[in-house]
Amino acid sequence: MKEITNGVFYVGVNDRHKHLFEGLWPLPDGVSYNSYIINDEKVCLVDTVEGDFFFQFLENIRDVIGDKPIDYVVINHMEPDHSGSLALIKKYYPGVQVVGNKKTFDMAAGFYGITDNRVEVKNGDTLCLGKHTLKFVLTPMVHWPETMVTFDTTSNILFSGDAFGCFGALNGAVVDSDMNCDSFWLEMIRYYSNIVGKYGTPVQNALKKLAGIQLDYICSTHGPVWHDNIERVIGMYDRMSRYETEDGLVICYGTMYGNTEKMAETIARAASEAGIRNIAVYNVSTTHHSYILRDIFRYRGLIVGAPTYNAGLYHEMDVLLSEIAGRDIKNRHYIGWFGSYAWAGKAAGKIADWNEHHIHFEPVGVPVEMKQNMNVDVKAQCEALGRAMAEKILNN
Ligand SMILES: Cc1cc2nc3c(=O)[nH]c(=O)nc-3n(C[C@H](O)[C@H](O)[C@H](O)COP(=O)(O)O)c2cc1C
Repeated sequence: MKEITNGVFYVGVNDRHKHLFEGLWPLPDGVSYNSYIINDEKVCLVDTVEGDFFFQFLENIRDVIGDKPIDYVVINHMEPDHSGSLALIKKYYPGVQVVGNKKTFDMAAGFYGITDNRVEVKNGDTLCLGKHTLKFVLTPMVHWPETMVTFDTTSNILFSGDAFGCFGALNGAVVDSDMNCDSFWLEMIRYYSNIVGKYGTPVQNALKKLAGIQLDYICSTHGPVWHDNIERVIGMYDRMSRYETEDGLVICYGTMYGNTEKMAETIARAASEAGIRNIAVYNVSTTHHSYILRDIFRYRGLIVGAPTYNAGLYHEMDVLLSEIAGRDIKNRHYIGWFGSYAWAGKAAGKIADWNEHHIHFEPVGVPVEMKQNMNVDVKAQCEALGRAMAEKILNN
């Protein structure tokens, strides 16, 4: 097993079987469930892995500690992809003490019936393992109420739970210094925007608690261990949790027969000619909304459009708009919209309602409504919308 540093080992597993994380988010490159063991006078496991992978996990643990018992298992986060092996760990290591906070134990009792051998910690409490001393920092709502992080004050390692994690299985190497990390950056944004994205303020609070602490390693529960890129990943989390954006535009549309799509293409061309370099155009029916949300977190401008469908909005666009609304995105974001219809247009008005009541982005340009097919007037209106958005993005 890979030693990260100073008696701290990686004992996590890769999942290249699951198609959808949480039943929602595609995993084209798999995902890792990271767990770590500190092999000190007292042996301490930090987080576990999803239950399906328990026997691989047990082998990884035995590779490091042989027949030694585990004294403690720290549970930073109760989501079952990390706590799912807890009950089995207790069975195989009956003397193990579970370390968590009050809210951890409420969930451990409910999910797994665990009520004994518990060490309850509060914010700032420490636990000495011999050479290593652990300090616990509570980070509620990053992204569940019981979440905490554990800091190894001896080796300057932050066991960060889901924070700083990303999709993508580990391809051999564990620590970023031993791999090409290029494939992980966009996946970190997709992970953050879809799973943690609603909780910008708690993430900011957590970052404040960690400010000033010397970190040599960040060991999260998904993706690489960060060593060379610590500044970069903290900077990414800081910017994402402030909902900071770059110059760029997401145009997404629904279409059945291609007419609404022509509007999207026209808007994109006009925005490009007006100087926007980052433009991502998506058909909501063929690109999973997790990728579209990722780019909405990155780019300042958003233009959405869809056909009228049974006197309402084309369903796939409704899904995307509800996902955007559910992320409570603050800070500068601009929105424009367009709709199509054959006899009585409703789509554009429905998008306007979503924005007014739930999304709250700043409207830009004049919404375009198209009856049946593109004509000279509609083309000019689409171009005007693309240009108006481009000007807004470039001047703000
Ligand atoms: C099942 C279905 C329901 C529709 N419902 C409406 C409607 O309620 N009102 C309307 O004006 N047009 C309705 N339309 C027509 C479409 O909104 C219109 O044809 C539009 O141009 C389709 O855009 P597209 O070519 O991008 O798919 C409906 C079309 C379909 C296939």
